[in-house]
Amino acid sequence: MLQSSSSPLLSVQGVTLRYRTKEHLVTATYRVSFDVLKSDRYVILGPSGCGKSTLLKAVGGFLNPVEGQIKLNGHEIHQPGPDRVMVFQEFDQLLPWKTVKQNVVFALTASGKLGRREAEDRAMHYIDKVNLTGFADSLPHTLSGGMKQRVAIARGMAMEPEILLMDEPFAALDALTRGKMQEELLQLWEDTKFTVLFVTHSIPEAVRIGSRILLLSPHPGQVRAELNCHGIDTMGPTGQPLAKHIEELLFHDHERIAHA
Ligand SMILES: Nc1ncnc2c1ncn2[C@@H]1O[C@H](COP(=O)(O)OP(=O)(O)OP(=O)(O)O)[C@@H](O)[C@H]1O
Repeated sequence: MLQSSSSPLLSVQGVTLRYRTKEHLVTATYRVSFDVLKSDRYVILGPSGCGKSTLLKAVGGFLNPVEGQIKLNGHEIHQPGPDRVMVFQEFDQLLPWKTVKQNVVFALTASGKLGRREAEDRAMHYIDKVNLTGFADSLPHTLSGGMKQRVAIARGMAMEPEILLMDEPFAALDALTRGKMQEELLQLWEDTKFTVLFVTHSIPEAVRIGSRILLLSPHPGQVRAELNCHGIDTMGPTGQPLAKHIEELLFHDHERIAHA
C-alpha cells in the first residue's frame, strides 16, 4: 500500500490488551489510540502498571490486541519483525562472550541480509555514533551500565528499523549517567532523525526526550491526554510548565482512585 507523507508510520487504534493467567484475566490497556509519525520522539508516560510495557510488546508484535488494530505503514502487525527493534532496561541484553563490535555485527548478519564486510562497516558506524569506537573490541562485562546501554542502542539503530522501541532504557542508571544518556539520545536523534517510541514513568524524562507525550491513566491504561512537547521549557495548555501540568493530571487520577 502506498502511504502519503502525512500518513502515520505507526497507528494504534482502539487497542485493548489482556493477559490470561490461570486465575485471572488482566486488562492491561483499554481502547488506547495514538499515531506516531516519522521522526517522532513519541513517549508513553504513566504510572507503574498502566500497561506501557504491554503496549510496547504489542507494537513489537509479541502480543496481539483483543480489540483494535496496530498498523505499521498501513499493514497490520501480528508478529515481530526487523522493522521494529526493542531496547530494554536490563544491562544483560548483550551476548557476554562477544565483543561490542561482534554483538552488533551478529545482530546484522543473523538475519542473512548483510554480508560480513557490510555488517562490520555498518556496526562501526553506529558504534561511533554512540561514542564507543575505542571499546569496539571490549567484552560487555568490562563496560559500565551506561556503556552497555549505548551498545544496545547502537545495535538497535544499526538494524535500521522503521521504529526503535525503548522500554525505560535508562531507568537502571544513576541520575548523572541517565541525564547524560538522555542528552546523547537527543544528539543521536539530531544526527539521524530516527523514529522512537519511548516508555517511561519519569515525568522529567518524558518532557526531556519527547516531541509528543501520551499520558496514560492508571491500570488499566487509557489515554488521559496527548501533549506536544518542545524541550524542558515547554509550557502546558494552562500556562504553567508542562511537567507541572502532567503532574497535576496524574495527581487527579490518584485522587479519583483514592476516593472511588
Ligand atoms: N505476563 C503477564 N501476565 C499477567 N499479567 C501481566 C503480565 N505482564 C504484565 N501484567 C499486568 O498487566 C498490567 C500492565 O503491566 P505493564 O508491565 O505493561 O505496566 P507498566 O506500565 O509497563 O508498568 P511499570 O512502569 O511498572 O513497568 C499490570 O497489571 C501487570 O500486572
